Amino acid sequence: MTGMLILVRHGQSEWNLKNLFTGWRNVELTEQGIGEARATGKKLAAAGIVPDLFYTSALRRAQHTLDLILEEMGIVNLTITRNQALNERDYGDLSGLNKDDARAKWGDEQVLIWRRSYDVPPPGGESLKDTADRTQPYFEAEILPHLKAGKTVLVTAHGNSLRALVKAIEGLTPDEILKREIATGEPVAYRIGPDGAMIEKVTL
Ligand SMILES: O=C(O)[C@@H](CO)OP(=O)(O)O
Repeated sequence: MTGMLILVRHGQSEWNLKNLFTGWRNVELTEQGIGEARATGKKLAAAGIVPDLFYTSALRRAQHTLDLILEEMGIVNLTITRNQALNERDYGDLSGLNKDDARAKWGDEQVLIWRRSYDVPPPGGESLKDTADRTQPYFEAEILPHLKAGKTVLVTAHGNSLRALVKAIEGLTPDEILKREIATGEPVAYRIGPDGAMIEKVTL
């Protein structure tokens, strides 16, 4: 019996649309984001997936995405675990700033370092490594034991908190994970063996 992990990034948010650094700010999904989340729910239902456990972050856009997926899947009787360990990478002082304005102010190279280096944090915020340092231990303690026991687990979270998980599951280097873009509402699924190792990536 193998476990199955399904990771879903929240649908497009108001600040994804406005091109603002978001991080831990609580912003809502756009109409497009709501549609993306519903489409994910339909896709999971069509694939015959029936999750046993549900995890999300402490941020509204990931929680709302999960609610919409569940609505489309017709799942009503469940327990949802919310934990801020799954929150987006904290963008610190950049939160709420426009990404183009930030490039005009600090230069393309500096902004790219803040956005896509592994261990250089933006001012007052977290690097991807800092994010992984809270996300991976949470995953190993709270989610992985269920996967080892053969359960199906659905997680809705964020671009960078999911990058941290994908890095651990696929055993990627910092360079490899930084090149990986996780699209809004696009499920990423894995089969996990009883030893906790990935058996295969599943296309849904
Ligand atoms: O603004 C954010 O919080 C993240 C995710 O949308 O942006 P980035 O693409 O810079 O990681």
